[in-house]
Amino acid sequence: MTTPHLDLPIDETSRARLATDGLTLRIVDTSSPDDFRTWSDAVDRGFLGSSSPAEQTEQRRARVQDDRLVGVYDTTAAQPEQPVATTHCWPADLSLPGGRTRTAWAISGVTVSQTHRRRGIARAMIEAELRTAVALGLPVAMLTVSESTIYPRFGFSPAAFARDLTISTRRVRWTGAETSGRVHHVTPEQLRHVGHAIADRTFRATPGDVATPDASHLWLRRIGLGVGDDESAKKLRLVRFDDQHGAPQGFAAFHLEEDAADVTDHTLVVDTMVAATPEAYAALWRFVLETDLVSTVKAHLRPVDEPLRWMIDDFRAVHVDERDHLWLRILDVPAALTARSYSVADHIVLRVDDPLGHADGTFGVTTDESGGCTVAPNGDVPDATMTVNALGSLLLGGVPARTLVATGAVTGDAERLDRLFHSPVEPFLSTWF
Ligand SMILES: CC(=O)SCCNC(=O)CCNC(=O)[C@H](O)C(C)(C)COP(=O)(O)OP(=O)(O)OC[C@H]1O[C@@H](n2cnc3c(N)ncnc32)[C@H](O)[C@@H]1OP(=O)(O)O
Repeated sequence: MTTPHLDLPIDETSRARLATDGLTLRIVDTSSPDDFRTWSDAVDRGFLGSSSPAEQTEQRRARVQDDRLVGVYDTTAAQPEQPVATTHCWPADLSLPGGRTRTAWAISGVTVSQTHRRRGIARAMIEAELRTAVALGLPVAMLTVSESTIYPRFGFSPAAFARDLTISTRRVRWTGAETSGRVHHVTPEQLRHVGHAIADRTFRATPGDVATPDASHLWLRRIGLGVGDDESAKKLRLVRFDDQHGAPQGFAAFHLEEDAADVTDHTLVVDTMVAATPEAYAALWRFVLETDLVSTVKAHLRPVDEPLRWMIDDFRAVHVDERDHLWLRILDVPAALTARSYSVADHIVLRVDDPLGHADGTFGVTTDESGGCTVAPNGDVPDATMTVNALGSLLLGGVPARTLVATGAVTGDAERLDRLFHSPVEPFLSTWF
């Protein structure tokens, strides 16, 4: 495996900027247990968690060996070995419309200690990560956010959304398709590779998803094998759906919460459900909805185009809570736009405004009948003008151009832009990172 992202030196602009405040920006040495532990403790503290036991921290260290961890250090602090700010980044494949993928820069673990907030440290780190992604030739940076107010100023914008569902199961009767396969209870180890292969199929079929290798923390925690997840893993139940030929086509991970006053009022919480076929989808949903002693099913992180409500007899038995989920930041317009495929042939001149400069310019975008696209700098009068944020929201086809025109982030022919950026599959990111 080549690791240019590990070999690339720390961003010099932000290093120099933070040095003027007596702070040191540097890459964390993940081969050093101590360097990793202090960084990991700072992340836990930044997200208001508690420090992990040493053994768990060591297990976690093994899982981030290929990631780029950065810390900001203050030698004048009472604990100078502990970073006052952190980031955690890695290159990850992002799925795009047309079944294509492109490596993007995943940014996570952004924390600044309460003692050092609101003096520009996060700005220095995030701008450093954007320049790092550019230096690595990655056209897009991506993240999921703790607060939706932080990242627009850096050019990020929501590109895929997610829903939490709450379903009153006593109100619903299954009206969806009958299925002919079987649901099996399985162990995490039984799902480790088989489940990953199913998730990989849905990853390729769904724009906006991020690849999680089968040894990665992001994958393992979905099936109860995350470091430090022992208590929640004990409660986790895993089921796999096999079709009538015995081929695994889907799986779900869920847990049950008891109502002490009434044993018939359990809540079943679906932590993960992945279905590679419509039959697996129907079978897994029916399985959880018809669980005895359960009156409520909650499901986290579900796609916005979930067909479930059309498979039960009471549309209003499903309460939907929707929020932004995947945020994108375009860094290289030609590389980002040519990474996906298109449904219509067109030639359009786009003006992109990027205060940080990475994506700024005017581009001729030509799409053809086969879904291909070429993009080149162009001096013509633009047909459409947009912020770099708006282009990030359009890339996966998950945000209508007419919405962005209404906000003023885009000017131009909304219908034409919608035809161009439309994705036949609604974008969806199946994990947090
Ligand atoms: C991808 C992820 O990891 S998401 C997780 C983000 N981290 C967290 O939520 C953990 C708790 N919060 C923190 O650690 C810090 O408060 C951070 C990282 C959000 C901000 O760190 P700071 O160093 O204080 O931010 P910094 O001083 O660089 O501020 C940069 C800009 O963001 C703004 N900003 C900072 N925090 C917030 C916030 N919570 N909400 C809205 N705006 C914010 C600042 O006003 C500033 O704006 P400006 O430069 O346009 O005037």
